[in-house]
Amino acid sequence: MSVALGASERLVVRTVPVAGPVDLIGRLPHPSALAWIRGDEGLVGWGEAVRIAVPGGDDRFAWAGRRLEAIFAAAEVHDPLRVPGSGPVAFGAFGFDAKSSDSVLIVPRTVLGWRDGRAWLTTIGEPEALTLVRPLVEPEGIGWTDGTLSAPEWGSAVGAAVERIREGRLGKVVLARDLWAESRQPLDARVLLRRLSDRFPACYTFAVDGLVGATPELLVRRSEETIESLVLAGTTPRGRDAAEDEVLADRLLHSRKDLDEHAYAATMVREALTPLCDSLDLPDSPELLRLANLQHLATPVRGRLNSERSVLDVLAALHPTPAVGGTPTDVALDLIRELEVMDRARYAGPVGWVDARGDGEWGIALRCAQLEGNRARLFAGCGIVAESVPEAELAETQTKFRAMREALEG
Ligand SMILES: C=C(O[C@@H]1C=C(C(=O)O)C=C[C@H]1O)C(=O)O
Repeated sequence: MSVALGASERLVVRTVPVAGPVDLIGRLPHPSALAWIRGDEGLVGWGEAVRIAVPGGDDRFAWAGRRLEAIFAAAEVHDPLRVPGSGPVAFGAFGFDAKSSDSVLIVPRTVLGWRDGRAWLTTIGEPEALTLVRPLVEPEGIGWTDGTLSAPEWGSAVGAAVERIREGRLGKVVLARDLWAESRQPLDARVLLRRLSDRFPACYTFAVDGLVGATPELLVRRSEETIESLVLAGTTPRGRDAAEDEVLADRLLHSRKDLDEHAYAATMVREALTPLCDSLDLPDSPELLRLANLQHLATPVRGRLNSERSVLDVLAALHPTPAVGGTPTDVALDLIRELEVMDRARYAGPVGWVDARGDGEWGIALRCAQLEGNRARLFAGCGIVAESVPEAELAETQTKFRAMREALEG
């Protein structure tokens, strides 16, 4: 852990109401942006008061929660608003794999929030006398190179997964691939955030430590004792017109393959949340979620926690769901390591924010890229079941890559 303000220093945190509406992305002063935005609402942050590098291990969410609780408990907090996201907040991204050393929590020096007609500004320590505003840098001359596996190699991996499933070793596995982009300019998260949030207003557009994307999948939102989630699995493209859209949607809603793929994820979420809740509303059949480029089967979930638990405790119970892992989880995770070959890093891990009351919102890091200077590593994956066809899954990854591709290419 590093405390930028000095290890022994106690955080002094002040939240004040400010005039809204606020253009959250427009207020980010430099490319090292922290953001969690849906429509025009959400939180952005900049500067680092505290950075916690979370070590790998099965108890990493609990470990991170204890560290954060100690820091927040010691802080002097002035927060007259006391709404989710006011007071001190940590943005975070966890590696997909429990052993990953890529997990990080960052408590920004400044947070700007805007939700339900209310705007607020939270600062930690003395206000910076001067915040240097760096001009936006657009990506330029993007070039593309294969990731760990070429498209045909990845198609063969899908074929191998289908065989294992047909042998009865598992029901579902999610296989992903990566792709590299390189710009002539250093990549600026703010430019990508703006493009993604304009194109995908229903998604959660995020930036945490260079991980930038727009995910449709809400892993969990906690507001006091209420938790919500949106389980996604089962995908089809958008049609070229309204009529084709309807045909594709209708096919998806009745596709045995997609309904099975979805049921694995919804069932696991039900099983994981039931012991944590005294009421849980999870419909038996999915509905349709339409995005700019894709349509998904979606199950909205709502529950009431039966005891005091932070949003990080709920993450620990849910991650990895079969929307990004598979069923049974352990068999699927082994197969992912064997067939994908690559390190997923933070792709498909939880990304979001948590406040000092344990409220917060976390999505699954999908439709995203990890920025590294001029380069970006993009990721996309698909649920594979017994009836999956490699060519169709490859086409689905191309469509899923498109969100970040187009954000990079303008
Ligand atoms: C794995 C991804 O998406 C997940 C897989 C889906 C599917 O296979 O139908 C749908 C939504 C997500 O849960 C991804 O976008 O990379």
